Amino acid sequence: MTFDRAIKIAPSILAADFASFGAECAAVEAQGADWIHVDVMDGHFVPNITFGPATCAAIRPHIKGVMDVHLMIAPVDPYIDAFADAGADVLTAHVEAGPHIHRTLQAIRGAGMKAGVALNPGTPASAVAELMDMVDLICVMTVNPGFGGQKFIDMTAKIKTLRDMIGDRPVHIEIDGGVDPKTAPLVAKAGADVLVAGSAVFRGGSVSDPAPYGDNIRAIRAAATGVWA
Ligand SMILES: O=C(CO)[C@H](O)[C@H](O)COP(=O)(O)O
Repeated sequence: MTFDRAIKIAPSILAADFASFGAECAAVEAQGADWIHVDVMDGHFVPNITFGPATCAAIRPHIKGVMDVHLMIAPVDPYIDAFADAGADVLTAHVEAGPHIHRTLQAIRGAGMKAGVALNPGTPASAVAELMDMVDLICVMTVNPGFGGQKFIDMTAKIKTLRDMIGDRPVHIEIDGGVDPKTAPLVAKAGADVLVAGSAVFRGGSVSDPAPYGDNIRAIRAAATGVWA
């Protein structure tokens, strides 16, 4: 994985057909997705349960590019090797998920993956100030995590603060929740480069009729491109 600041669209398979994950991943990639975003939820850290490393391993052969795994689980550390074995390229843990995020990020990189840290809407940018040299990605939640299809919460001030804190380090800022062609330019202008979108990508299409996925991806990318000075 090489670093660049171009806008990347990462469809969240939380909004895909759960009976067809492999085909859905291949379909959105063929329609222009840059990364595939995989939301792992445990019913404890967040009030919803999705899937785990076995599902990641099952979909991995269907993904040509980056598999971006977002852990909404606590604890994290016992499962890091399982997600590495499943083929995750990026593994993101929440700063709120435990007392030892520093150790968790070390372990993620130690297992050969890019390390991400996520912040809930109520968590300030300062919570990750000591982690700038330990992360490859900072995920700013623009909804309270747990469910797709929620209303976007404006976190543009936090995104700008994080981009200043990052400076010239090769660190992505990823936005997760309520991203669509209206909200994408707001977060891109503030400094985000990876846009996770579930509902706004998968709406209107299917594995047998994937063209709307491409239309949706192009609309988000067009709205977000060129607005970050
Ligand atoms: O992490 C998530 C929820 O916790 C989802 O990735 C996020 O909500 C994306 O879904 P949508 O684009 O439908 O808001």
